[in-house]
Amino acid sequence: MSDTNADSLLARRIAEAAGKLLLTLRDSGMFSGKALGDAGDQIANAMILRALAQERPGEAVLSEESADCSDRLNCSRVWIVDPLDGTREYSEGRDDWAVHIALAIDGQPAVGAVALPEMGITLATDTPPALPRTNDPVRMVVSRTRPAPEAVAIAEQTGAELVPMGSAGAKAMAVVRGEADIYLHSGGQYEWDSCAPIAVARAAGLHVSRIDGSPMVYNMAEVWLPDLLICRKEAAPALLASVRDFAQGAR
Ligand SMILES: Nc1ncnc2c1ncn2[C@@H]1O[C@H](COP(=O)(O)O)[C@@H](OP(=O)(O)O)[C@H]1O
Ligand SMILES: [Mg+2]
Repeated sequence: MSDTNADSLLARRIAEAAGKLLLTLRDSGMFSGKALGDAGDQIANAMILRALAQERPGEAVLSEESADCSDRLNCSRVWIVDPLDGTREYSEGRDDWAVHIALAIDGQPAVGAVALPEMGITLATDTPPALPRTNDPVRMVVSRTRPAPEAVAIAEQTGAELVPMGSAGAKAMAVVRGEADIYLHSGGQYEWDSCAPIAVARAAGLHVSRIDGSPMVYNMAEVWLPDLLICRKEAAPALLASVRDFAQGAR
């Protein structure tokens, strides 16, 4: 087994365990609304940090729910974690939320696990799924609350169906699982929102990039990584051209 595969299996184990914790917390009925989301963020983060400290002592971690430390910029291996992606949806009792555990190596999204606890599944780079058939009409997943204007325009032009969904991980895994064909986001996100989903999508053989076609690069000083495109490789050139046309039209 390669070292990276051991890291993938660890990412999967931790994402699954954190997902179970989050389900238990919600089922307890102890918290609701924003208090539930806050408790979920904190409890999942604490568990994930302890697990990483135990299994990979001394390695750098960048988490949505922890203070950032610039020491990570000197590290080749950095765990990039979103303990609860789709906090809003989790606190609303919906099923579109996820746990993200990724390992960036030299800025590349090398390892990732995305747990979808309500569905009882975890997708990870140790066993990336085969690509399913495309949908007809084409389905584009977009943020429920902040759909990318580019995605809305492209759907209108091409007759694609827009599928609003919470959580970057849930949307990316919808493409990996064949429930959707395209995930196009713009306007804002951070490294933890996309690192694990991008690692899994890339391992599954999908196209992954920024919406200008440049690569997704992680463990940067500035963790703002505001846009992404995940789709079939053969669909990428036309989608990137449409995004360019949209940007030119907006000028
Ligand atoms: N414009 C924006 N600015 C900052 N973060 C954004 C954003 N749009 C989406 N996100 C983040 O990306 C994740 C998925 O969002 P969405 O469901 O809207 O697609 C959410 O992460 P969290 O739930 O971890 O905060 C959300 O906060
Ligand atoms: Mg997130």
